[in-house]
Amino acid sequence: MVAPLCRRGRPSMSNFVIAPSILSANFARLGDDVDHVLAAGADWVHFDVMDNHYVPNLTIGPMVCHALRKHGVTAPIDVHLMVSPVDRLIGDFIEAGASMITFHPEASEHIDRSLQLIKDAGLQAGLVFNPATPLHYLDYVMDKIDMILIMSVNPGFGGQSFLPSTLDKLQAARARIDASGRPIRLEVDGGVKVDNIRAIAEAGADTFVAGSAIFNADDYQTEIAKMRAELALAR
Ligand SMILES: O=C(CO)[C@@H](O)[C@H](O)COP(=O)(O)O
Repeated sequence: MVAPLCRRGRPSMSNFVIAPSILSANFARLGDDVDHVLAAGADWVHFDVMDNHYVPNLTIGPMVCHALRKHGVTAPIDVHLMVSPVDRLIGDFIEAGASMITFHPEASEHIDRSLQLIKDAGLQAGLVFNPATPLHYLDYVMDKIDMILIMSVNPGFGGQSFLPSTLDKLQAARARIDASGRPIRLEVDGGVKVDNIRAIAEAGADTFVAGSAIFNADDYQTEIAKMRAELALAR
């Protein structure tokens, strides 16, 4: 069971979630690397699924998610589908042990149906917005959304720079969440680092995906602690 954001308005320290993207982990020893990052203080595992069709890269699928569960990972696994079509993979990830599934609305044949497939299985569901994708896809599905993921880079690769226009978009998404009155998480993904995480939180994000910043650090624990120290300063 994954805790939702418990109260309306600006997130508080206790609600901040750090979700390392395993796109930047060592795939040759993935289970151990995931254990290591969770022991270092990460909250969730962010699981990037790319199909070389919707995005120009190819990564991992349900078998790897299942293997992480078999390995003993009990933390929430946050599956980000960068695939088209979407629905065929939803059932496989439900079986594989995903905790929440997000997908790109423009990649889904029927957004409402994709969300419902996820919700019917008791998982948390969300939509992902590329830098140039408008938020209006949320208009008629806010009641089915547990998480909004704002991409702060164009999807496909780790190690890109954070796009500054994301801050305005996060504020707009935060306003929609507050207006809905629902406990919806606001996640951000791409170029998140110690030196920008505070500004990103102040724009309204409560859930932070960071790949290269954590997995390329000499010491995961120190890097995550530095991020939390910055988050503690967010107003
Ligand atoms: O989904 C993606 C990229 O498409 C991300 O999850 C990246 O993997 C984040 O990596 P960094 O920008 O933090 O290195």
